[in-house]
Amino acid sequence: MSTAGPRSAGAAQGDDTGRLPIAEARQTRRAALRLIRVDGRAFACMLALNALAATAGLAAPWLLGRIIDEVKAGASLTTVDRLALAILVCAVAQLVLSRYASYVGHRFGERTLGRIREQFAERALALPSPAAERAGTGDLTTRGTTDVASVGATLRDAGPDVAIAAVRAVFVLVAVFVLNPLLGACGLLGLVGIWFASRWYLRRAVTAYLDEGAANSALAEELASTTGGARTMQALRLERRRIDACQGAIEECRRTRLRTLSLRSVLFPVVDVSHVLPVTAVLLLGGALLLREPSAVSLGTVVAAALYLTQLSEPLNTILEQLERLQSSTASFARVEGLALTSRPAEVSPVPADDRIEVSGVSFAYDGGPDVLHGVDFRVRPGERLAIVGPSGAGKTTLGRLLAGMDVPGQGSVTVGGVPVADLDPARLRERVILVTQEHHVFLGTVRDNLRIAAPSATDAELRAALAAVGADWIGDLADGLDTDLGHGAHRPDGAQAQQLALARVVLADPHTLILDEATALLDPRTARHTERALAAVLRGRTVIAIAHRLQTAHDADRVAVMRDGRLTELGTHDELVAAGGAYADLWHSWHGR
Ligand SMILES: Nc1ncnc2c1ncn2[C@@H]1O[C@H](COP(=O)(O)OP(=O)(O)OP(=O)(O)O)[C@@H](O)[C@H]1O
Repeated sequence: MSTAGPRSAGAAQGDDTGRLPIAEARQTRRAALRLIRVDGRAFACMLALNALAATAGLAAPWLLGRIIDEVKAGASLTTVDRLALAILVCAVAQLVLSRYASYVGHRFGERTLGRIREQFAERALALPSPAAERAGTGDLTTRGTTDVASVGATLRDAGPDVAIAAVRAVFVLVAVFVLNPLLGACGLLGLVGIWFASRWYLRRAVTAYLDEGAANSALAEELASTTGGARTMQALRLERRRIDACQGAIEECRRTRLRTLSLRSVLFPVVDVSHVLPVTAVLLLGGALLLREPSAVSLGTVVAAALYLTQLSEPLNTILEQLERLQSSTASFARVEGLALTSRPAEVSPVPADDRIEVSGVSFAYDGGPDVLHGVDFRVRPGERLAIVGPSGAGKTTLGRLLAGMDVPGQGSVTVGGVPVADLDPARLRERVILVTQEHHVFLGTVRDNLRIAAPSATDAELRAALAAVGADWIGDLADGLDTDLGHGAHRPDGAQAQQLALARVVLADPHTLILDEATALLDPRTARHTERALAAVLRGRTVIAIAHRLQTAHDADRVAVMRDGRLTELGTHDELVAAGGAYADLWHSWHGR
């Protein structure tokens, strides 16, 4: 596919609206070349077949010119028949070769589209969570559906068609030059109009199509949040505001579409007129030459040159008609490739020296707001169990996100084995640190599918052991056991069961550090204690940082960190803190009713 077309510098960095970045022209071009190189043989085969088809297509006008000259010279009927038969053979050869070329091209397109889809899924999953949260689902969904589909259509149809047409156009032009350089130059001059119109269009089209894509994403985002939060809107009587926001997004979509339409409405009429010009120019020049200097050119040559240039209109039309699609899918491809700019390349990911976690002078603010963490300092020894307690809004969850590498501190550092956690690539990070929150997604599929996400090669016995470790005894009551369909299937897990599945995944992933953010909050107190005890047994020898409201969790921990207003105010064992008589001691005594 075409990768032409610039994009304003800085697009790759995303923008401050939080939208995902868009690849620049150079990056898009490199990505397209990489995809071609992966399936280079099929691509080369498609080009070679096209070249052969174009060569076969060149024979007819030349042979027709020969027939005219032979008839003028008084040749026999047999000679004319032979030349006519040659035209037929070449036409059939061209048909067969170009059919095969487009078959090879379409297969290349399908395979490449498959690769783009796989890459997109991998990149979307590896997206750093702050980027995914800021971008919202609308942008990501539009890129994964509309944009990938647009690239797919180009690869399947427009790409191979344009490749065939481009090869044919070049061969036809070369053929006119070989026939007669003067007529060739004249024909080429006739194409100047198309060249200028295309350049004018190309300069504007990528930006216009990128704007259209962004407007589509924004509309999808507005519609998704309007339908998702419909009840809340109704309850708060905010419908009018949502309707206005949607209308604004629709208006922006309309404006960007009108812009691309106006570009097309200039390009196409210019092109239609420009097609006639080279043929007319060659006929006029050829006619003048025949009248004034008959030795310079034969009638057959002029006819053949005019026929060649008539042939040119078909491939040029194909190229120009598809230009719009190429531009729009180039913009789509730049948006799809933009995802690559958000993920860190695995090869530069450093390896932690050990499992020690160190938080040094950490301050953090959400999106340019005020600091919600101020100079937090502590170390967690491997195998230690640390509980973080504090009132609502103290910064416990924020600290948990920094420890899990989901956000990067504004100042200071959070390291594991000397390496900033946010610098670890997602796979390595998962081996080291996992954050378990109250949000648990149950994936469509069986219990086994849901668990193997964490450990693809785990045996059934290992899966059952992990479920037992988190107290998920209900699995034993399911008729199909690990084969039970979850979601739309036979069993719909409730909140507590979804949480146990998530915890079983953690057991299987086997990270050295686990950050529990109210991980057992949805379970009833008896089940919660059971699960916590089971987890403690499974995670013995591992580091556990538990963000908890329940003081029992703090009591069971090796040390307790007390947070208040974004600061670490106390740190020590339960007994030390109770003895110190500070905020923790007050909490503990009030919990015990003393
Ligand atoms: N996504 C966000 N954007 C902006 N501010 C945020 C965001 N998340 C949290 N905050 C703010 O950061 C501060 C710390 O919040 P945080 O959720 O970390 O506290 P917490 O101790 O975990 O509270 P809770 O126990 O209620 O979950 C609060 O002032 C909160 O309003």
